[in-house]
Amino acid sequence: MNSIERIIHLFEESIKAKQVSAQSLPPLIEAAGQLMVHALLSDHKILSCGNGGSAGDAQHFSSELLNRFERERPSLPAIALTTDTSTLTSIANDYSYNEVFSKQIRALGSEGDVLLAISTSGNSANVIQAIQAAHDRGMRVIALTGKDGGNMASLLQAEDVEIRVPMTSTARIQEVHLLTIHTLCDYIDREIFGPID
Ligand SMILES: O=C(CO)[C@@H](O)[C@H](O)[C@H](O)[C@H](O)COP(=O)(O)O
Ligand SMILES: [Zn+2]
Repeated sequence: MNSIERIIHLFEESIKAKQVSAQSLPPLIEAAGQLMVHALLSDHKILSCGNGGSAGDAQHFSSELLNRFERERPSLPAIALTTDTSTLTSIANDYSYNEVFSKQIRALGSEGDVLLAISTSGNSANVIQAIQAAHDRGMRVIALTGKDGGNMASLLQAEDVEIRVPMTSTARIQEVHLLTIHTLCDYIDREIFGPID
């Protein structure tokens, strides 16, 4: 396979990942959107976290709520827990990297808030501890996962929602996570501010 063929192959794999996900994820995305809309309409906020590419996804989501998605509308409350390097490095240095999100949630999370927890493996220890802290604070959790859902899947409670991408490649799972985040933003805007099409 030459490099052009390889690039085309990756495009095709990404398209396939989205086609397979379209078979099972829409009702779960709708349920997650309903949780988020209920929280936002009740004056609550959405916290988000993840590592690596998923940290980028967590920030991507919060910026679309805080600033805008595809239309003019008021700002919506969201906090990415991945951005404050002083807080992240001091928690990791003084305690453990596994606590970088959970310690923030214990300070910033309130009952009725929602945690968007993103991990392609479902096994990142700091995301797992974030879910435990969110439950302790009376928050609901929306988990974006992949593979077999990892340890995160078994931690979720009945009112939580897991959106598990049925793929094994981390990159393909991340590509579907980003589409899922955009569909959630679209759902939130349409439910709160009305359809525009
Ligand atoms: O973006 C990528 C790979 O595509 C990496 O940065 C990836 O996010 C990192 O290896 C993460 O630490 C993986 O964590 P997780 O998805 O298993 O929770
Ligand atoms: Zn990546």
